[in-house]
Amino acid sequence: MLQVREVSHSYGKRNWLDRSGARPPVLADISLTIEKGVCLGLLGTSGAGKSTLGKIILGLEKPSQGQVLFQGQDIYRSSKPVLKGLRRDLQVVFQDCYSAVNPLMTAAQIIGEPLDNYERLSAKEQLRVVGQLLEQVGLTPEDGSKLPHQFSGGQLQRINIARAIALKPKLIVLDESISSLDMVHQTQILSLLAELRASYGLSYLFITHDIRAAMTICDRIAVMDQGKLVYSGDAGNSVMQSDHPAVQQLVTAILPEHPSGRISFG
Ligand SMILES: Nc1ncnc2c1ncn2[C@@H]1O[C@H](COP(=O)(O)OP(=O)(O)OP(=O)(O)O)[C@@H](O)[C@H]1O
Repeated sequence: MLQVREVSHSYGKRNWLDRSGARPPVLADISLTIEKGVCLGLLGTSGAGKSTLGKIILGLEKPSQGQVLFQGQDIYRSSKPVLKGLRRDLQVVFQDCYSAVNPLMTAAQIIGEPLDNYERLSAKEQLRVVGQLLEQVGLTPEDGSKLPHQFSGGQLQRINIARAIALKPKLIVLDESISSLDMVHQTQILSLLAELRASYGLSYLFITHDIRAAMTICDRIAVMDQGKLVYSGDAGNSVMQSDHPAVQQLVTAILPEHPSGRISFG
């Protein structure tokens, strides 16, 4: 479904006054694949290049080199109508649930935006579809009339998720989507994401620095370090046993100091 082929990237100069010369690459020769229905966890410490790769996959940042194929089409070389179709099937949920929404729009308007752009539903039909989406993410149709500031962070992230699934996409990029939530909301959103994936046959690219969250939801794990892919494999105990320092750093970050409290995944 998604193939990233030998992608390398350097950010350009900030502006014409910037004399810092060529910027160092932030991604170097990254190749990865996400199959239908699979959740791939993309991990790495801060600055590893995860979000840059996410933006490239979403069509928001053209890579300096390499290709991104989504449903067999090169997203940086497709015609506008093809691209519009691909965008429908490729959605995103960002970390900051508040900045991802217009504070003056109701929840129903936020969730209805992609439907306005892609489907011409009658007002009555749209109301029904939005009500269903709200229920699917654990809210009520009545919540549709509320504004973003009337929701908790966890509830607002559910609205962002409802917007992302409104068009029944094939792949959702979840860029640190649970990181700003407390543990209780993180757990709830992870189980919501798992349920939605099962009912829609979705694929996820789950970008995170939290290996524990990734092990909960992902089938496969890829770890980046300084712009390079340094580990790729099934989500299971083998990743915990990898001796690559970047993987070890992620594992150590979740281990309690006392060995008796240590957890195992499998
Ligand atoms: N728009 C930009 N212009 C210039 N450099 C950028 C830009 N965005 C990111 N970078 C740089 O690219 C590198 C990778 O950043 P990126 O945000 O992709 O990493 P990350 O792994 O997602 O980090 P984090 O977990 O902190 O979000 C960093 O050195 C960052 O400073």
